[in-house]
Amino acid sequence: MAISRPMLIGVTGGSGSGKTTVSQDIIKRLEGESVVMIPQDAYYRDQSEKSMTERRKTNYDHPDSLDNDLLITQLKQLLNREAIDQPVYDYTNHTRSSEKIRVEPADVIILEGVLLFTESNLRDLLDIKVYVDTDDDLRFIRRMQRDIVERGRTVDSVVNQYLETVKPMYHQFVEPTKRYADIILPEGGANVVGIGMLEAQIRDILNKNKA
Ligand SMILES: Nc1ncnc2c1ncn2[C@@H]1O[C@H](COP(=O)(O)OP(=O)(O)O)[C@@H](O)[C@H]1O
Ligand SMILES: O=c1ccn([C@@H]2O[C@H](COP(=O)(O)O)[C@@H](O)[C@H]2O)c(=O)[nH]1
Repeated sequence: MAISRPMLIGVTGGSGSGKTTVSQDIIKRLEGESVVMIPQDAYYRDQSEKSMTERRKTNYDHPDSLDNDLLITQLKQLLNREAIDQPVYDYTNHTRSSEKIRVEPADVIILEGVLLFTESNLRDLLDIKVYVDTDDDLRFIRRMQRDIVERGRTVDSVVNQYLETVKPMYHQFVEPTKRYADIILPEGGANVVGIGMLEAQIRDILNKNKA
């Protein structure tokens, strides 16, 4: 039985904090329930008109780099139980791919991304706001390993981007939004107790809405 209104959960925190890992763990724990995950990264602006040199200079940790208007429109469609054609982002080429993913509506929508709580229009849609809080050094190490393996980067490019934009933007735009969180989850995916409490809260809301 579907619940009356889908539940929207926002999982934010710095790059490499474990947002994706936590979100995937929640989805696994909620097996059998109707759940979908939306990455805010999918809504980075299209840059196909720019050269590769220009794209490499973009500040991807500033709120203006994201098309939050499209994200909010599509979230409202999912909340109204309408399917969406979610854009797909290509990290290697720093632009939107020509593909789209059809996302069907679900009872639980997990939205994860670095800049979820900066804009009140987006924040106000979220039923539960989670901030994954992981030390800067761990986040940097994890990002370095992941970006080289999965996002086509070199050690130098990861270090330069981190010092030029990722770190300063984190302290300017991401960390200050911790105060909006309902739940602060230290250590991300390793925090089994915290994730268990979040799972219990989601199940409680689901059960109340099904009754
Ligand atoms: N607790 C952890 N211990 C070790 N590695 C982790 C842990 N949590 C996440 N990772 C790894 O760190 C990288 C970044 O994690 P991810 O969940 O993608 O972070 P985010 O979505 O916040 O950028 C991934 O390669 C992931 O497998
Ligand atoms: O073209 C791009 C687009 C984004 N980024 C970086 O991605 C992270 C956000 O993703 P996480 O999965 O939360 O790490 C953000 O910090 C951007 O710097 C990029 O490098 N290139």
